[in-house]
Amino acid sequence: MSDTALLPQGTAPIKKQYLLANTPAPIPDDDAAEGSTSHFIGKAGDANNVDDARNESSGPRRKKWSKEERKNKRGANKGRRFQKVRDELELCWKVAVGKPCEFGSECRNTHDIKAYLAAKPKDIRFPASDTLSSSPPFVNNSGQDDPMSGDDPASIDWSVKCPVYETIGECKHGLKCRFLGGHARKENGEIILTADDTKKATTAIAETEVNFVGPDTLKLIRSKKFPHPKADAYLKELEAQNENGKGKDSQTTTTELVVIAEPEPDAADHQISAQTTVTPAEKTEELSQVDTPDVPTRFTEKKRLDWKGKTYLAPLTTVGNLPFRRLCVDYGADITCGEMGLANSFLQGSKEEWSLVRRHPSERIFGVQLAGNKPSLLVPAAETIGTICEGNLDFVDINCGCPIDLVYKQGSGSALLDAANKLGKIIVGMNRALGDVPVTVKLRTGVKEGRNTAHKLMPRLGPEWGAAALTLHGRTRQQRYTKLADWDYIQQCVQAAREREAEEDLPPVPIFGGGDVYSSQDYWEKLDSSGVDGIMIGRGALIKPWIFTEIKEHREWDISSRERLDLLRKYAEYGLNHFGSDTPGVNTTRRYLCEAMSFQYRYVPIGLLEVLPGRLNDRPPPFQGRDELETLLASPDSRDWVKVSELFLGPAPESWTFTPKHKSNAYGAEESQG
Ligand SMILES: Cc1cc2nc3c(=O)[nH]c(=O)nc-3n(C[C@H](O)[C@H](O)[C@H](O)COP(=O)(O)O)c2cc1C
Repeated sequence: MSDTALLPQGTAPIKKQYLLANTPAPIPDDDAAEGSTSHFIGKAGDANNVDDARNESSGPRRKKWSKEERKNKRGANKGRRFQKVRDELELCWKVAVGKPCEFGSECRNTHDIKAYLAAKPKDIRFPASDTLSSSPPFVNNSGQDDPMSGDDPASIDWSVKCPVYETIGECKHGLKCRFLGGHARKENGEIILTADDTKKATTAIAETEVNFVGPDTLKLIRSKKFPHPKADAYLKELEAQNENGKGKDSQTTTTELVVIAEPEPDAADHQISAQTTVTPAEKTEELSQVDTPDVPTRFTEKKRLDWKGKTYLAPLTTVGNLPFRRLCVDYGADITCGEMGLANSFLQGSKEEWSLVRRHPSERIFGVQLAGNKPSLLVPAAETIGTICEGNLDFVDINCGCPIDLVYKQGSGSALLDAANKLGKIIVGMNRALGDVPVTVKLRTGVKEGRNTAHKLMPRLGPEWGAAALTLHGRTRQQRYTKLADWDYIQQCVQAAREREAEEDLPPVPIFGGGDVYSSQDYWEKLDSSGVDGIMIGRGALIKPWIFTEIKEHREWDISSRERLDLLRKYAEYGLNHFGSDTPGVNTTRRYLCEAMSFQYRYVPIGLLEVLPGRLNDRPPPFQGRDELETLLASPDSRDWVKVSELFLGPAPESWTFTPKHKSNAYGAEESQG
């Protein structure tokens, strides 16, 4: 009998030679990197509470937690605060890029370049892939010593390369860039910024993020002046129908009115608006809150989603940010979806919410996910997103799975599973508002444990309301991550949806399942046995972003520690390109890199396992890796994650703190997620 056979069930079967027998597991110290004044930012009930991370740029706001709020934060680390790290001396950004500043001497930031560069910390060396190694110090930077070191100003290292400049041929942070030596030269005592025009021209399309929402647009949205005529017309239609006395008992079945792929004349909307008197906003609100009867469905010409055989990276709040999605695309993810955004916050013009629609051009099939509790929020939010992101949006997903109390109690997320008629109106309205952009739905199996309901809801979503794709996470809201996803039930739901489509002679919509998939073998077995068109991958991708390669190549990849370090290097590079290469950008990148490592350290290298494939929920006993780097990358200590970040991003400033989103020692502490 092997040693591991004696270990309790659910223990990862690590080969004897790697086990640190009788050595207690290191106690994860998630507070190590946290400053003494950590407090949660954001108001209770505030939409942005869902992801405090997005408030990074806001000032600290202290608040007392009610008992209920404390419960809601269970499993997550309380007291997370991420303040923007700034330069000691702030240089005016216009001066930083060589432009005149209209405020002149009145500008609140310095224009004294010499003083700024004298106070600035030394440039950071971003390591090239071929300088990484699996033994300490893990990056070999020798031979790159700055020939002019000691030169004036001492902060510039002329031998560094700026990861942003190297990608796009220019760096918009100019003198503020922490890799300044990569795009500057000294001429007659002056620092001159350089640009690579050829690179700029060749990378313009492949590297420029899209769906950037500027301050003028946000202002329009905030002042309620951004038009959403289709949503307005639809909401009036709902209201008129309600006034016509159709109550809950006189529901209109919509099936006979379904016309798939028949273009809806725009005139119809105008007609409706002309005929109906203006509705007071309050009234619409009131109407849309009740689970009112169905309205006739008229589908616009929609793009059909051909997702069969494609890999799908799940939407992941905070950790599923744009640099992470890019990384997963590199490893083979075909479909990506932004982090859950709240319809309400979109309509309030929240900068943080609108940052969630950003897309990198490498994301081939990209969607935005919305959460909300009524048509009067979700439909105008969808139309606004559709208008702003026109041409750069492949689908909009409705979140019907988020379990957190703050969302659920407002009737959003998984609460919509129990409000079928309202959900129907939301889907129909969003479909109209979005024109040819398809609407998809992500759901859980039900709300209460032991009371699955998705098999009743799923057959209605496509045929009755026009959902273009469905993803089913095989757990109830109550179940969360404590038990395995129910793949037998996923199969039942697929069958129920397919039967309805067959009865009505409708083409099948893509159905994706999700839950616990962690290896290529598991992926293909579950795909075959459940009948889904594909599987959405969440934690599997967070712990091992290369899972998409494994799936596509039908193999389990014993990835080396050096390759994993290179993956983190790539993530840092993408982070700097997205968040910026100035001091705040570097430290935001560092923060998200640590956030990513708070999942990636959980990977147990498969070369260390006695039995393959590895399983997501298996807990490893303390082990050592095959080399020092492998051991380091398995460390649950957040101070080690910061150390790894320093290989790419230089020393973390003293003022910089980090507390992971989830308690790192709490496997299955993802309860507070969707
Ligand atoms: C950290 C984290 C963040 C998540 N954020 C979201 C989200 O924003 N929207 C959503 O629909 N689901 C979210 N989920 C749920 C996942 O999309 C997925 O459905 C779930 O993790 C089950 O898949 P898995 O077992 O492969 O992880 C999140 C899950 C985790 C662990």
